[in-house]
Amino acid sequence: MCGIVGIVAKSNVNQTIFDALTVLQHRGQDAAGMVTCEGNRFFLRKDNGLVNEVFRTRHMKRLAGNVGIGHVRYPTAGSSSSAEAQPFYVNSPYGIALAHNGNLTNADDVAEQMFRADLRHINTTSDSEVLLNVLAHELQLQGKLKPQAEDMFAAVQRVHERCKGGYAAVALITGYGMLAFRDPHGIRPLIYGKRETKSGTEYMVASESVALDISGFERVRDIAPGEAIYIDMAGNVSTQQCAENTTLAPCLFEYVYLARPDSIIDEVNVHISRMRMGKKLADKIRRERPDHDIDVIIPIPDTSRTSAMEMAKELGVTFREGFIKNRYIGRTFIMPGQVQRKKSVRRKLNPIGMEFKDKVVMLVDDSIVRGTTSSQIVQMARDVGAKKVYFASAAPPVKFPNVYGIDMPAAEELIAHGRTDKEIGEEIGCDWMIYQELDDLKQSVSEGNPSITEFDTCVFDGQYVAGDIDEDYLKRLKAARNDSAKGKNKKASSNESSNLCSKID
Ligand SMILES: O=P(O)(O)OC[C@H]1O[C@H](OP(=O)(O)OP(=O)(O)O)[C@H](O)[C@@H]1O
Ligand SMILES: NC(=O)CC[C@H](N)C(=O)O
Ligand SMILES: [Mg+2]
Repeated sequence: MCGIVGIVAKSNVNQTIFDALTVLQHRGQDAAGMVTCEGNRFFLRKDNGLVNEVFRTRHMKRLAGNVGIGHVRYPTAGSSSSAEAQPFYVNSPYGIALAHNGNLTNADDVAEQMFRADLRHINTTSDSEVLLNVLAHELQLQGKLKPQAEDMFAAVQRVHERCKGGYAAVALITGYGMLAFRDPHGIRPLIYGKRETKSGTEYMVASESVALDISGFERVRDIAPGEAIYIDMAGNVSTQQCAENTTLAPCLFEYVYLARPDSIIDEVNVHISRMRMGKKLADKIRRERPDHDIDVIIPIPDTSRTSAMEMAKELGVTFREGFIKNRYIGRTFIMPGQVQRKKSVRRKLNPIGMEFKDKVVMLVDDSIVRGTTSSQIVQMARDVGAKKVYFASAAPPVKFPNVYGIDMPAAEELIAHGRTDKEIGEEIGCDWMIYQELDDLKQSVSEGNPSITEFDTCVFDGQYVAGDIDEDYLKRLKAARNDSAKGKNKKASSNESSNLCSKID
């Protein structure tokens, strides 16, 4: 769940891309990058780090041009080295840079085909470099010196035929324009908007609407599954459906955790969907324990706040902030290694003792994945004197790997895998464990847009919407990306000459 943005404007775009990336930072904290285009020249800056660490004044000054794309990375393939930061670049045809959110599930096979049949070299282990090369190869086959919108769309159609998995991508074609597209199931989000200026209309595509909001772009609409949008350098917009048999099946976990609450994704207001999650969880508590003895409901900041507040309101129980979050520590779930994640929870959250002392507390989190947060939080609540500690999750148990752009590669690393709700409660050490029902979660979202009838629910039920996953794939994914394998990848790739194509350092 990286964050992507692309802008075709009438004046320099570097600052607007920077601003957009800062509000998409919650989608990736590992690396950031930007490519701008002026005339026939690309300017690139990318590296590991947060947005404000990667782009210093000297870089910003050199990122010239009215057109550009940006990326914040949370790795789901390859390594987390700076060589795999995005955007990626190929010089032929035209010069193309691409930023990608999602994960290709057939990247290895496509990379092999690229090498054998298309005679293209993939220099990293990133699936995004594969995606870029497929697009480049298919554009090359169109054989045009001056490609038009229809050539872009024909190439995207081939991308859909060759690539499997989840992907929302934005590409910059030197001297010609910006192309963005979304996979045929619309698993990862992509939206576009426009802004009127004295010099004409400017366009932005982004992972989340919040990126449009903060720079004064008005939301036009989401890019449909399988659809592509092409905006040329002069600002002419064309869109086309480039895939057959498309279905809108957005990732349910975007609404649970990934997205910012102030975003609207596929016409669903994320904040309101989280309020509905809280309400439905309260209904379940009332059904299971009508005479519950909860004294206080306490959220685990940040993401669960919305649903916890609504749950408390619905149950008529006091809501209190009992954990103070250190605002200088990022999201723990998207940190790359378990050791770092574990350490960060304690540094990030500290309890206010009086809110717990001698009380029956119901702690609420949006989701429990590895159980890193919940186990430590329950202990903290006990340490400061809670009489009983209950735990509610606004999402159902996360039991299966994700293959479409969330780094949950190994079922065994998930605390709910192979355990009943009661056993999970015992594992995290709480007195009562209560989970949202999957149907209630789906409804919490689809009530915001009844035309969504399908979701990517793979982490909850092991159903992979793109129909592309078998046991063998999951076995290989686990071997390549479990926690200990990741440490080895990082070491190996830090020996590569990194940032091969960075033109700015
Ligand atoms: O079971 P785990 O493996 O610990 O993962 C789940 C936790 O991680 C996330 O919080 P995170 O700190 O990433 O972000 P937040 O501040 O947005 O809640 C999520 O909100 C849960 O609290
Ligand atoms: N989280 C994502 O969207 C990751 C994009 C891509 N698979 C990468 O690892 O860079
Ligand atoms: Mg959290």
